[in-house]
Amino acid sequence: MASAATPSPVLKQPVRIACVQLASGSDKAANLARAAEKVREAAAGGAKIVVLPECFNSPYGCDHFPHYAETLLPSPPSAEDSPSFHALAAMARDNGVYLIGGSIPERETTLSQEGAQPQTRYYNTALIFSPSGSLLATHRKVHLFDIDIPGGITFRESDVLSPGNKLTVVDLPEYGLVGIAICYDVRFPELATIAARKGCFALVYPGAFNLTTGPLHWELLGRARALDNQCYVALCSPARDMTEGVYHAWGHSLVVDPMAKVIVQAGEGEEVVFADLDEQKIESARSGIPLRHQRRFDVYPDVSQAKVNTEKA
Ligand SMILES: NC(=O)CCC(=O)C(=O)O
Repeated sequence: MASAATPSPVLKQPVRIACVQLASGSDKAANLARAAEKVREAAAGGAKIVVLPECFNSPYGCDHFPHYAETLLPSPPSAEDSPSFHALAAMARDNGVYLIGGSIPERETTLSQEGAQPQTRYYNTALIFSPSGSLLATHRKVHLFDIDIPGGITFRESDVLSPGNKLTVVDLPEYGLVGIAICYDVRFPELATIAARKGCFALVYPGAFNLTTGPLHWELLGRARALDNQCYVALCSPARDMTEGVYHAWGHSLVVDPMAKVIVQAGEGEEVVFADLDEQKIESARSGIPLRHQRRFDVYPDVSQAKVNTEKA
């Protein structure tokens, strides 16, 4: 029985996770069909948690978001309003896996005041499904990707998208808690630290880094979040396609262990990568380097104790 000296496990039993580094293009129906094929392959390889990339159902770009956006509310949305919602639910159910369904552009239309013009907002939204195909959670990207690196890349998601305003921690009952965020969110350690201190065994980020920042920061950020929090981290990218569009994804989907060692890393093309996660790895990282008992909340505040918004989006 767990005592103060024996912390209760954050990962209840070993589990295999797969990141599907998907090649998607401009045909949404083809992207959904390809994702279904690859989720099947991941499940056949023994994965019980499967991750898809950011914006897996569309090309990634501000010009594309409104065109590919789907309405998710009211829940469950109709197949016409959100083919991706229904396709993801079926992928999870048909394969009996937890599906962290990358992200899709989401459209939300609201009437702010009686008689006012409807207002449409777009979000970059992850949908997480249970093995029975029910929606467990949604995460709207909190930190929008607005950067300007001369000679490198300029991108302004905020020209089109609105930010989400909550932290997302999902309970997978057989395994434990997982923190979900999207791509640029990985640069903000607070989000990760709060999720980890709420008891997550893994932090999962569907992402789509680019050819300027990818080589410098992608693996570094994955390893940094694992190192800070002594838990598993998974980053899942689209495959790189130099023939389509103007945004070329870095690829290199990876899973990092709680000692910040890369367990597996994809190349640039379409690929499914697998990693086996277990509690022992988390516990040995935490007992060997006992950060959890060494924090100095008399010197700095405990961000995980601050009022955190975990309400449904
Ligand atoms: N889709 C994104 O949020 C890209 C983030 C990125 O490339 C970065 O450097 O950060």
